[in-house]
Amino acid sequence: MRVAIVGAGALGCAIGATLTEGGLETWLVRRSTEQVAQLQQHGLRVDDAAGSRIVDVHATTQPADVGPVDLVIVVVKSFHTEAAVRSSEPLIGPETVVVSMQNGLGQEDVIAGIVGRERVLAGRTYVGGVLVGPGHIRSGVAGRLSHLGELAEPVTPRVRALAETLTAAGLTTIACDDMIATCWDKLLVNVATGALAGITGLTYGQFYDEPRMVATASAAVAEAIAVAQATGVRLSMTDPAAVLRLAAEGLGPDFKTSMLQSLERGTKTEIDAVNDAVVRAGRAANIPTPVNDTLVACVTGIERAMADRLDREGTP
Ligand SMILES: NC(=O)C1=CN([C@@H]2O[C@H](COP(=O)(O)OP(=O)(O)OC[C@H]3O[C@@H](n4cnc5c(N)ncnc54)[C@H](OP(=O)(O)O)[C@@H]3O)[C@@H](O)[C@H]2O)C=CC1
Ligand SMILES: CC(C)(CO)C(=O)C(=O)O
Repeated sequence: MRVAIVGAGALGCAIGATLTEGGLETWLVRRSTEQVAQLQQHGLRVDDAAGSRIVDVHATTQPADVGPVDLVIVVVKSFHTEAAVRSSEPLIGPETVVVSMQNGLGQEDVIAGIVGRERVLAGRTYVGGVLVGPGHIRSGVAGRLSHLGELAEPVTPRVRALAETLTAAGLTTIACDDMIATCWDKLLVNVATGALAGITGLTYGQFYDEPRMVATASAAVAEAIAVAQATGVRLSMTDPAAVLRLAAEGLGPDFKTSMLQSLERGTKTEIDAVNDAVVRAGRAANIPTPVNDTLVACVTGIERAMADRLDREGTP
């Protein structure tokens, strides 16, 4: 099977290295010529529980160099989805399936609007990746699950076959009947730790060690659970403590959430697709979400301060 990972950042490299080592022809696609040259010349350094090694990956800035693949995995930040999928047109052939493994809600609709609904599957992953430096990641794939399913129907043969292939290659993937519930389950995990860790700058170890963090995270998750339940989503977890346990499972004390990684780099976050998605859905269902509203305000404020600093001083 030929796979293209659109968005070869922290998560894309973690998934890409796994599938490459698992024997699938896997292409890492991103825009930065410097980063791609680094990967082409030196390979991808992967640190994980098994140690540190170089994985000889295929990387390009040019989807046309790759041509049509069997599977496109979209792992750009949510606000880059539309541009990234539009520029991925050369990767799409008659049989290509496109799946988002991004966090947040709404990416599948954006992708379907570009490539057609029939090609799109929903995916979510609990795998973690952290960028250590150019061409260098810390990967948390082992022991973490990914999920795959049709947008609005139970498991089909194509979903089952893809999940089996990815699992055989080392990305343990479950074929799911109800991806709306699965996407909300993952949203709960991001609501728990993403924004709060981003605002405070805390690693996972520090975060879970602070009772006030855990209490605030639980309150944010409880709101999201209430919103999901009011809109008929069949969540697999309805206890915030279970969500916090799942969010921490398999990720070490120095793990940094992707939202924290964005803020540390001085770049925009996915607050709009994560906590603000809960706020919007809450508003529509008449469920108050004051904790999530406050988290959105804080992260938006930090982003505003970074943008103004960039205008004024040239650095975020
Ligand atoms: N990191 C993690 O542990 C996890 C992340 N996620 C989700 O995965 C997604 C990606 O997160 P993460 O990997 O952390 O983010 P990163 O910022 O590390 O990676 C995103 C990559 O997308 C690339 N990109 C942006 N625009 C385009 C484009 N038009 N075409 C191709 N590539 C593009 C960027 O590279 P360039 O600028 O060179 O194009 C960048 O390297 C997010 O939705 C996140 O929420 C989900 C689970 C875990
Ligand atoms: C839950 C977690 C931390 C890893 O899967 C994540 O999704 C993120 O950092 O955005």
